[in-house]
Amino acid sequence: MTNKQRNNLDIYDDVAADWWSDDIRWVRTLKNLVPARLAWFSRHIDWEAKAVLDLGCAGGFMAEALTDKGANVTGVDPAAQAISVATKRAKQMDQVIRYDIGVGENLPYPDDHFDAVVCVDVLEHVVDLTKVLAEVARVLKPGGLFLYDTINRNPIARLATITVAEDVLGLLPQGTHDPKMFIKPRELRDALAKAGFVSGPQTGLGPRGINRRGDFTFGPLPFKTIIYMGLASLPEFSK
Ligand SMILES: C[S@@+](CC[C@H](N)C(=O)[O-])C[C@H]1O[C@@H](n2cnc3c(N)ncnc32)[C@H](O)[C@@H]1O
Repeated sequence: MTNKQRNNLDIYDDVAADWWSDDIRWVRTLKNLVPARLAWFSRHIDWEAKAVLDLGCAGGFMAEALTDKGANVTGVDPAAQAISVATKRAKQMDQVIRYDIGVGENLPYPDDHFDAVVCVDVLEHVVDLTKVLAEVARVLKPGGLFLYDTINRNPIARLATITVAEDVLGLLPQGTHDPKMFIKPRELRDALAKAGFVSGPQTGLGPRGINRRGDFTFGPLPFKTIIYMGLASLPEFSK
């Protein structure tokens, strides 16, 4: 599958019906990234009974995993078909997850609503990062936590995620990423500070092994050259 216009978000709707089927390798890759992210995020937050927004949730991989950890999860994504599939899946699995269609730049939630916002593999796709971070700060309660991962911007990240993953190995549909939208860790920390956050640790994330199906499994890495994850918090008395 190719994505003729770079960063065209229709690809998520196009594969929505197969999101949970395990038939599409790049969708399985997103699923395989969940345990490593969740393990690292969970070092910094106890999810039990927390109100958590999964921003850019697509078909709900992270939302479901967060629910299994005891969080009260809401998922939001502009891809309507993906949200429809996520909603059906939650019903099938007897999970209480609220899913909404919406964009990060204009979140359909009141101020001070969530304890945490999780945003994985999304920031490098959004049209207006500054607006998204302002919206995340708005919907978080004072002291709330923002947990993210995204892709670094440099020649090695471009080579790994576009030349190798998209063009050579076909691990991602061609055109999934626009390398200009990748974000350097320092830029993200600066943008978070402008939105009122105090940045916490960041760490690398990448392949650590291969499973029986021949897909990559993932874990934290000591370098942030390609994918990195991190967290930031709002001060307790910020609002
Ligand atoms: C690579 S997928 C990641 C999906 C999911 N977070 C996961 O890891 O399984 C990127 C997602 O970001 C969503 N997205 C893109 N732009 C967005 C925006 N401005 N606001 C919210 N979500 C957005 C897309 O619709 C898509 O579902």
